[in-house]
Parts: sequence; C-alpha cells; structure tokens
Amino acid sequence: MGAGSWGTAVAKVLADAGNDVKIWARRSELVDQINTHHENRDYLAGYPLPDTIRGVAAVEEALSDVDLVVCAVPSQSLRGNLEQWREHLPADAVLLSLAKGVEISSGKRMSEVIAEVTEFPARQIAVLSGPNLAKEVAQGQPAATVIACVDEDQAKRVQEAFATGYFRPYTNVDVVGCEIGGAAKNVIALACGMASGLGFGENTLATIITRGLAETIRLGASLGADITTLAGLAGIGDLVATCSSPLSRNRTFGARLGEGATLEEAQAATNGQVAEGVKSCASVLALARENGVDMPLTEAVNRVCHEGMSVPDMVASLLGRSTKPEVYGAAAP
Ligand SMILES: NC(=O)c1ccc[n+]([C@@H]2O[C@H](COP(=O)([O-])OP(=O)(O)OC[C@H]3O[C@@H](n4cnc5c(N)ncnc54)[C@H](O)[C@@H]3O)[C@@H](O)[C@H]2O)c1
Ligand SMILES: O=P(O)(O)OC[C@H](O)CO
Repeated sequence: MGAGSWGTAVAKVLADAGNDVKIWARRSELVDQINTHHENRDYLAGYPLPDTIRGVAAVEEALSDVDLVVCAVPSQSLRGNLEQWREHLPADAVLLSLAKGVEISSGKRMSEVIAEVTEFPARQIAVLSGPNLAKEVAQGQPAATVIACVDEDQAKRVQEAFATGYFRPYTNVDVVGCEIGGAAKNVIALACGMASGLGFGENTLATIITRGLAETIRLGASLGADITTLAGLAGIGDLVATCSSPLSRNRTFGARLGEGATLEEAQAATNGQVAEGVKSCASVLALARENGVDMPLTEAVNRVCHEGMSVPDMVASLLGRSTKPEVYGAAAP
C-alpha cells in the first residue's frame, strides 16, 4: 500500500521471493506505468519490475484476498491512509509497517498508530527495518533486514515471505527497538549530512554516528527496548548505511542545509521524496523530553529544521556543551 521508492522495491523483493503481489498507488498514471512498462518511473526509474506485480488504483481491490498488507506510505500520512483502508482490511491479515518515523500529532510509533486505527491485535502487527536503501535493494544487491513482531511465529511467517537469494530477513520480537532505531537514525543522518555539507570529514561523521547511537540507546532503553536490538541491523546497521550513503534522502537533505540552502530550498530539491527525519526530529525529541532522556544531536537538528538556527551555530552550540564521561547508560547525556 504505497508506491514510493521503498514500497516499490519491497514489492519486487516479495515477487522475487515467489509471492503474488499487488501494489496500490494513489495516482492511476503510476498504476498504468507499472502495469504497462513494469517500472515506477516516478520513484524508482531505471529499475525493471517483475511483470507479475500488478498495479492497482482501488483500495478495495488492492486489499481483497490478501494475507499480508505492507504499509508503505510516509509516517505522517499513515493514520489518514489507514482510516481509509480500515474497512477493507481482511480480518486475519498481518499488517507490516515499513515507515521509519514517529507521528508528530501523537508521539506514537507506527505499530501503535496501526493498532489504534485498526484495532488489530499486536500479534498481527509487524515492522520491517534495517539498512535498506531502496535503489540498492531494487538492484538485487545483498542486504539484510529485521522483521519484528511480538509473536515470534508470526515474525517467522513474514520472514519466509521475504527471503530471497539477495534479501535476508532476520526476526526479532523487539518491535519498540526496531521502530526507535529506524526513526532516530533519520535524524542523525540529517546531522551527518549537515557536517558533510560544511566540509567536515570522517572523524566528525564517526563522532556523530557514535554519539547518535548513544542517544538512540538512551531513548530506546527508556521506552522498554532491548538495547541489543540497537546494536543490530535496525540500529547501528541502518545508522551506518543512512549516515554514509549519498543515496539517503535524509543525509542529502542535511548536506544541502550544510552547504547553505534554506529549508525551503532543501525541501524543493527532494522531488517529492520523503526525508522523514525533518518531521520526526520534533516528535523524537518530544518523546525524549516526556521520558526525561537527553538527545543533544536530535535537539540540535530540531533547532535547525524548526527553530531557524543556522548550521554553523548548531555546531558551535553542540561543541560548547559541558564536558562529559562517555557512558551509554540511560542517565548520561
Ligand atoms: N526509500 C528507501 O530507501 C526507504 C528504505 C527503508 C524505509 N523507507 C521508509 O519507507 C517509507 C516510505 O518511503 P518511500 O521511500 O517509499 O517514499 P518516497 O519518498 O519514495 O515517496 C513517498 C510515497 O508516498 C506517497 N505519499 C506521500 N504522501 C502520501 C499520502 N498522504 N498518502 C498516500 N501516499 C502518500 C507518495 O505519493 C509516494 O508514493 C518512509 O517512512 C521511509 O522512511 C524508505
Ligand atoms: O533515504 P532515507 O534517508 O530515507 O533512508 C532510506 C532507508 O531508511 C535506509 O535504510
């Protein structure tokens, strides 16, 4: 449900793994493109799709007779979409979230939004998160991911549906850890982009990644995540991929800001692609404050994205903080 770059790449993985796949897109031109040219030229141009994937414009048709519903719209639009899909969802389907963000209006993770809107039980709600840049996956480059569900058997069933020769899913029962890792790394990737846009090198990037992981672990721990999840694919794995790759929309967005673009200019350059961290920096920060967790990098990114601070001033404010011991525990900022 959603034909952006990741929804489309995931549809390809599922088709390559031998599943019957329908992909719902809002615009009928995109549906026609997928059915006629077997390509999504708007979001994943140049990557041929298996001709078994069927593009569908009607929600009712997309959701009829399916056992896995992959929710592939951006975080802030998931609730609105689910409200329209709800009446058509098969009662025994598994709902799998791909989105990496925290809802601004509620501070909820995507699995919480799904539970609230659909009233499906937790054992029918799963999330997929890991170092998965859509274009690399669509090329069939080797990659791994995590499929998390509180019901381990259910996670294993979804895992089987996704396993192909190039895409290797692992299971986890720590839904909170996977979702916090996915949402927080987008914010840290914005900070890495800003540093690289300013011309800083690998020492700075490694520092941001490492201290970004420290604040993600603090937030995850305060919300009940297993911190070892954040040492895995959905934590450090995704953080490294997103913070290092020029394919990352979040990193690229941050780099434009670091090079001196305004927020509006950086937004205009995205070509309709989502950089989730720009919105989620505010909701992740709110979640941190509610739980008494200090997240200085997230706070700094939020100041640039929502309070008008310049990137050089942000760097000065971060480096001007008092000196600290390097402790990863929940209390150490
Ligand atoms: N692209 C990736 O490499 C990648 C990888 C892993 C996870 N994700 C996550 O997947 C989610 C979806 O991202 P994407 O990269 O597929 O999107 P995208 O940026 O490629 O495009 C956004 C898609 O969402 C659609 N959309 C926007 N607003 C909508 C709305 N209100 N209702 C319905 N559809 C709407 C757009 O039409 C488009 O199809 C995000 O949370 C992202 O963080 C992306
Ligand atoms: O392009 P980004 O920054 O949205 O990142 C894409 C994926 O989440 C990487 O795992």
